[in-house]
Amino acid sequence: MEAGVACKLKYPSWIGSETFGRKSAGSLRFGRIPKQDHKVRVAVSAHFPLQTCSDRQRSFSFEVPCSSYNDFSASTVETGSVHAPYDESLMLKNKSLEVEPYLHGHNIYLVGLMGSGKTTVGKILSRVLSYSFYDSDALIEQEVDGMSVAEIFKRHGESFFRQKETEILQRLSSMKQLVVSTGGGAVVRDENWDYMQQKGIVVWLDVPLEALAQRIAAVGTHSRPLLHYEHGDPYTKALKRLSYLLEQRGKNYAKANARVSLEEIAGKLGYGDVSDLTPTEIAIEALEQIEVYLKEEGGMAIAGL
Ligand SMILES: Nc1ncnc2c1ncn2[C@@H]1O[C@H](COP(=O)(O)OP(=O)(O)O)[C@@H](O)[C@H]1O
Ligand SMILES: O=C(O)C1=C[C@@H](OP(=O)(O)O)[C@@H](O)[C@H](O)C1
Repeated sequence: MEAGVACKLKYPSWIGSETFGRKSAGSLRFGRIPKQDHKVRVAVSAHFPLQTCSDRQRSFSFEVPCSSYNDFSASTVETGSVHAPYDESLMLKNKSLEVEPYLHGHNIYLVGLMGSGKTTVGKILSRVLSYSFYDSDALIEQEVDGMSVAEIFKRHGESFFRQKETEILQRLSSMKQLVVSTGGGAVVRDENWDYMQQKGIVVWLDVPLEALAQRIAAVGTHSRPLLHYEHGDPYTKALKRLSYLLEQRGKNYAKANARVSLEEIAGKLGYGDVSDLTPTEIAIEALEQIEVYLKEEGGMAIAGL
């Protein structure tokens, strides 16, 4: 007796319709293995090239629910797990090669609250793009005789620090091919935006407050003077102050040309927690968002067209 078999492949949401729809990214092959014991087996093989599939999935599993008709009752289907070869450094390199020609040497400025990873992710981006890396806080420290940011705040006050920050951004804006990690408060002054966007792209690292507070608590609050006003353990201090700062600065961060949301990346990759994301995965997403910006509104301006 012949049985017709209807199979539906369920794949995780991160593959998305792009992979299976418009872009011809991967292939699925269905094969019917001759029936044994009144069962029809369907073999499914999947092949997704690394660059076009989810890009950076460590592994994925798929389910193949099959239903049969005629005389057969619905059969079970195996759920398998495919461990795809995964090399995040290669993904990063490939993405940087794609984006680099559209950048025309423009600087990349990373903005975001304290601890959002501007320095960590910035160094990765600068290495892969062969751009120079600058940390604006470190440049201010150098300029003020090696005094730490915390000491500068204590001895000279915040407005002195902000003025130095603006001067540094002004100087960097005349250079090319830089990745700059800005201080968390750099977005507040309008003139800083003028310098950053003069020949640059501003990228906001949007990290949930709880994750930020965890990161800061792990290293302590001593180097971040704005957290010294709060009371409690380092996590509580950081969470309270960062919530306040986000309320004050949220609109400024949102002016960035590209936003990298850790919650969105984690969702795309099927991770339960943003702390599972590696800095390289975040850097890849930053390049993706820069690419979207450059291919849409920003590209023409940057190319000088
Ligand atoms: N993706 C990440 N996952 C976990 N910890 C991170 C991540 N990115 C940065 N960190 C850690 O968080 C802290 C702050 O990172 P940093 O890059 O200095 O942030 P920022 O320059 O925005 O203040 C550092 O201790 C760093 O190691
Ligand atoms: O948010 C802020 O106003 C600040 C953030 C700090 O930089 P990071 O974001 O690198 O910690 C540093 O510039 C200074 O402590 C003030």
